[in-house]
Amino acid sequence: MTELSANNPILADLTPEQADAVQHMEGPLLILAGAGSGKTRVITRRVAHLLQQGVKPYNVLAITFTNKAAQEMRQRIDTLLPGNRVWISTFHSFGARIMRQYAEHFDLDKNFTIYDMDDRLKVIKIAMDAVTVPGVEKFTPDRIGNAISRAKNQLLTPDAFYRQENDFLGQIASHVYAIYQKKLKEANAVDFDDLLFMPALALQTNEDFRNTLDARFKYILIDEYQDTNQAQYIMARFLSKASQNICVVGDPDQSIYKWRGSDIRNILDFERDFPKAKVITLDRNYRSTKSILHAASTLISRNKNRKKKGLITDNPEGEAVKVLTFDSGLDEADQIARQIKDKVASEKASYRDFAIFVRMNALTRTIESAFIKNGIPYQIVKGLAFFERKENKDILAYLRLLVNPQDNISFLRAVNEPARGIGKVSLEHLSGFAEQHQIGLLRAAANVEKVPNIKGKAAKGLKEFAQLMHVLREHIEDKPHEVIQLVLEQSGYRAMLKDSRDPEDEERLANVEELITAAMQFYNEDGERTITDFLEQITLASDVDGWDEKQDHVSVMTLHASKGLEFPIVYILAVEEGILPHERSLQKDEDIEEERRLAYVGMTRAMRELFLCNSKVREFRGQSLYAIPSSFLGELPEEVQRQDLSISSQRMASYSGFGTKAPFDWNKAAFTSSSAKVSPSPVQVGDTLSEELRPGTIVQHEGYGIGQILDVNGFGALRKVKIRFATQGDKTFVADKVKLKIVNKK
Ligand SMILES: Nc1ncnc2c1ncn2[C@@H]1O[C@H](COP(=O)(O)OP(=O)(O)OP(=O)(O)O)[C@@H](O)[C@H]1O
Ligand SMILES: [Mg+2]
Repeated sequence: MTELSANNPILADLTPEQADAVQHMEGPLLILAGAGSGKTRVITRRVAHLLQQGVKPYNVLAITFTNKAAQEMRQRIDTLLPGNRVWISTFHSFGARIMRQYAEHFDLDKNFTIYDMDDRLKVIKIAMDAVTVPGVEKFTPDRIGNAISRAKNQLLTPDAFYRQENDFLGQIASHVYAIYQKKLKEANAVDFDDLLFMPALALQTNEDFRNTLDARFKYILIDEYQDTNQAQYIMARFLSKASQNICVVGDPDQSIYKWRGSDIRNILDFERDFPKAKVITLDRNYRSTKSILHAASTLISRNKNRKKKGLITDNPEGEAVKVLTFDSGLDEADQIARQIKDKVASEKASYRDFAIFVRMNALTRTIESAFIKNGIPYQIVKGLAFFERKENKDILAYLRLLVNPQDNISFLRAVNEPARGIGKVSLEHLSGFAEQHQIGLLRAAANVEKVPNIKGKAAKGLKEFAQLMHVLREHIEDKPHEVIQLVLEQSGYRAMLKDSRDPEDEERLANVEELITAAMQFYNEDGERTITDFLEQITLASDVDGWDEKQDHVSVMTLHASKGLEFPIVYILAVEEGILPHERSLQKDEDIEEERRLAYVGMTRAMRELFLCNSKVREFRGQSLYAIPSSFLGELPEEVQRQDLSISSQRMASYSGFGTKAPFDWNKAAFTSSSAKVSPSPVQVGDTLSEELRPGTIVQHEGYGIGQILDVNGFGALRKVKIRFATQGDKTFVADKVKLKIVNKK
């Protein structure tokens, strides 16, 4: 450490490599480093250091993966250098902000609405109804929507998509895409993908626009760069085209969003894109014990398609990583809850030290019940469910329509809540009129007397609604919570809930009142925030943004949401074949590798203790199934302790479903309970040769799905193989005839 760093908090507690990265000023910089090596710390300090060196806050842009991470980084920088307002945001929030600021470049009104996944689906359906190409009915709106989303991520306009795509779905989707964009435009709305797609395309093709942003953003810093998609990549490249001051940090072993379009090549090709790039690697982990780090590193080393890198730690050896096996998911939840309770009772830990990770959200239910039963405070970190409630969505629709009177989707939601006697047919007439005159539905409603075929109650209702919105619009600059208060009052929404005799409406009323509180808190954090900011924050929130780390509770979340975080004690549930790795991934090596990275991300969140759990029977999706331990558990190092906490075979035999059959020999399964038998070859998927059929091998059958070989006997044409399938029980096949794919060799 230099003289300077001793006195400078920005350079304090950094290794020489980290300090080097922090102090690097001009030119491209790539920090390629493993989990917990201080990448995020380096980015944070680097921003502070740039400011300390006299770079104007206005010229710096730092990109994080979640809003939560942005907020945290902002706070850290504020502690180091109080009062600096640097632009720190996710790619999506960044896109939204520049699109509002430079709305003229995007042919949008700056009050545009950001449509969420629900709204998007509604517009897709409208577009599918309007399109005239034959065959559109063969696809679900979801599939068409995904195809359009992929096109946007690759920066393809409807025309370009049409020219490039030659499969049937692509052709159909390209037609829907064109109409979908037109509908969005009419509503002055964009979808999530547009927040990346539009700025990226503008940066790439519009020299003027690029020059404007060039002059503004002189230093770009991006965390979690391994999970950028094509549109984000183009944004990053073109934003730094002139200055070349781009600093990206990431860990290719933690790339877990391929399914959402992320491309690991973006980080691997950085040196090709920026030949003058300085590359710094950080090889010391500051987060985890040696045991945890070794277990995680051993697992990830099974990935073939990766750059090898060593990661060491000076932290103590710590407790051994444990693989815990339970009888059932219920037992798993119960025993974990009790372990947590005991540790807290003996003052070895607080609730906030614990995190539970799952591969999919559906797996949280059982642990939730166990926590409730045991009186353990917890939070399921999953989106902002509060804002997803019907009543809150209704009120938010009013707000959206106030901000953007062209927002037809919000109009349709708000217009009959509370009921104003406006039927479906009247709305169809209104839509026809709006279309014909190229105006929004709200404007059409204001002119309802000119619309043929709408009479009586419906006409009156529409007129009144239009007038209400007109009056409310005068308050649009008011504080967000005051506007909500007015909407509730004047729309009759509050009265509707108050007068109702339905007991659920009482709760709904409490929820909309709580919405006022949420808006007030939001405003109080920064007195300049508007209704638009409030709506945007809600729409762009990711799962982890709703997480309140200040509370003393156990955090429960998906492995995907755990990215970037750290906890003293981590439990990963249901580490079972078909769950982690996910059954969808088993066909392709590259998909299994992504699942292994996901497991790696989860494991490397743990600081002191790590538990990988599996159960013999898993109650999941309405069924009780035999569960097969994940092949990943067989890939862990010897020192990992395996504890079978199930009440062994006698009790197993009495389990319904097991009947009188001999209990499953778990010692023949993917690993034994006493020692870790690493499978001789890494996970492989391929066609079976009959001599590869051995007890313990995990296979996939076309009709029956995933299973594990129990027994092989006989010779030649009489050779038989008995397989226990996760969903279908035991089956016996003639070895020569059955078509199997090997998932994991024994
Ligand atoms: N030089 C250091 N001295 C002490 N602690 C450090 C040092 N560098 C980082 N840390 C601590 O190590 C932990 C991991 O750091 P950080 O989150 O920045 O790592 P990361 O590389 O971003 O991890 P991930 O890959 O999970 O995103 C944090 O608690 C951080 O404060
Ligand atoms: Mg990080």
